[in-house]
Amino acid sequence: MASTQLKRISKEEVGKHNQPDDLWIIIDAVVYDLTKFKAMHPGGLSVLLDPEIAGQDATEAFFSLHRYEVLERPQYQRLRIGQIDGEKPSIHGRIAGELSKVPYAEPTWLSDGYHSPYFSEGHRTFQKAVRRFFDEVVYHDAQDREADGKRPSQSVIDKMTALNMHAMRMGPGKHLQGRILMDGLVTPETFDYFHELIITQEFARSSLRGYGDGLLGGKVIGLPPVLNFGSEELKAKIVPEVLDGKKFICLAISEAQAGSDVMGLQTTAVKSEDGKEWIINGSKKWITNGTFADYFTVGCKTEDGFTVILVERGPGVETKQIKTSYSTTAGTAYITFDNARAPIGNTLGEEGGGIFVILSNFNHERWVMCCASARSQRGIIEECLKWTTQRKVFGKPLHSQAVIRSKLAGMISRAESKCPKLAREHHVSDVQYGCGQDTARDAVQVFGGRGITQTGMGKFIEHYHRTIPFDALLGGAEDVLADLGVRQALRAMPRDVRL
Ligand code: HEM
Repeated sequence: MASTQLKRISKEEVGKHNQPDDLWIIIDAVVYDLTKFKAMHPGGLSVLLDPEIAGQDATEAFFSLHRYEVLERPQYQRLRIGQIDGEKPSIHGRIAGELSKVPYAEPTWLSDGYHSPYFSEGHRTFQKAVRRFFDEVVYHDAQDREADGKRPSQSVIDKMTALNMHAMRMGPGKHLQGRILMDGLVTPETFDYFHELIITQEFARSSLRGYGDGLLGGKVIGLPPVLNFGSEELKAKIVPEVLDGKKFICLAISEAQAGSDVMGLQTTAVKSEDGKEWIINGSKKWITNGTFADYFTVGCKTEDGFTVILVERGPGVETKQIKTSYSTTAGTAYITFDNARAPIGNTLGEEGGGIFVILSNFNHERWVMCCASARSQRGIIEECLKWTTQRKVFGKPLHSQAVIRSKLAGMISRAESKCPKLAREHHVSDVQYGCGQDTARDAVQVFGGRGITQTGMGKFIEHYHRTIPFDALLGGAEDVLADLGVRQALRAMPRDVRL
């Protein structure tokens, strides 16, 4: 906190202002005049008039009840009237662009004393720039939009476009050609999956679940079928406007009666009499970004089986908001197609070959989800380590309790055992999500009532706990995929082995 301009005041002087009509306190060497504020204090008046608080150094009491960000709010900065003579503020919250010094808060490759052969100096420079961008541009919009439920601000989308972030979020590939990435920090030819991992993980760290999906999560899963299976003509029209944040696309597969069993979809597409258009009828449910999408990558039942078709918003396409357990920022939609039309040229892949399009698309989606899931767990560990250090129980930090340390150990071991493997092998493991759910449950226990409260100290824990089940559903339910893994392993069992 910048404090050089503040008047110097002695502790003795502060001590004289300890009455309701003249109330000062000290937090981290800064003197606050709470005389007028006390009646508006969300925590009430009496706590401020306590003889150990009024006119005293209330630093420890303050940080066991408030996040640092409370002090950063402009309305509370105005309460500062001075600084203790001979002392300096030493406590800080999140510093934009900086790595956290809290153990396990950062991926191993970014932690002091570790070296990874997989990340180069170029990746480190890139990470620094991406973090600064997310801290400065995305973090506050994420908080505000989660609160008001509106779409991510177009100004954030435009700033991401300027760095070609939307294009980079699609991973390496031809779509990057001719684009200047992150102000030239990496070339389209050298951009690799570790760069993409960095973006996904910084995104997960700075953002919130609904907002993260709202900030063009639909494009991350809806555009690959166009990139990989669309005609050159279709790509030339769609890809630039989507990657430049001017038009929005979503993936419309799941239906009220079909989820992981994609072959059970009931939306139909039949050809018009002249054979030039698809006519689409049916509905889709839980479609991320659907409420504001201009394009829909739609899974349809066709004469030959299952076909994926790009549909543009127009007559016969209606979208409405679904209320989910995260914010409406994600634009999660129920979509109806009522004789909606799309040119035959909008077919993605072969007619009847839709399952191949969808299955190949899942790979990138699950890779992104794993990167994000692993990173979010570290964010929760950081919250828990900070909380258990600053929260005092029975006169000692919360982490002096062995049961609490045991929960921390579980969270840390889950994050540590999965992340390096993920980064090393691009290993797509649905176990990630199970780990996240265990960590969410432990974190709530550590935070107590605050872990289920949407504001204040535990707000990120509450949010994580409320939204983590999504990770086990998206991209195919984790139970279905885990079972697939076991069945594949069983198929590979040698016939001649015995115990
Ligand atoms: C500059 C001084 C202070 C400011 C600006 C301030 C502001 C706030 C705010 C904004 C909240 C709502 C917390 C949230 O939901 O995010 C709050 C809650 C609270 N504050 Fe303060 N506060 C100050 C000092 C103090 C002090 C010195 C105490 C003394 C112990 C205190 C005790 C509390 C309590 C008990 C709550 C309720 C916490 C809860 O619901 O968990 N506050 N305060």
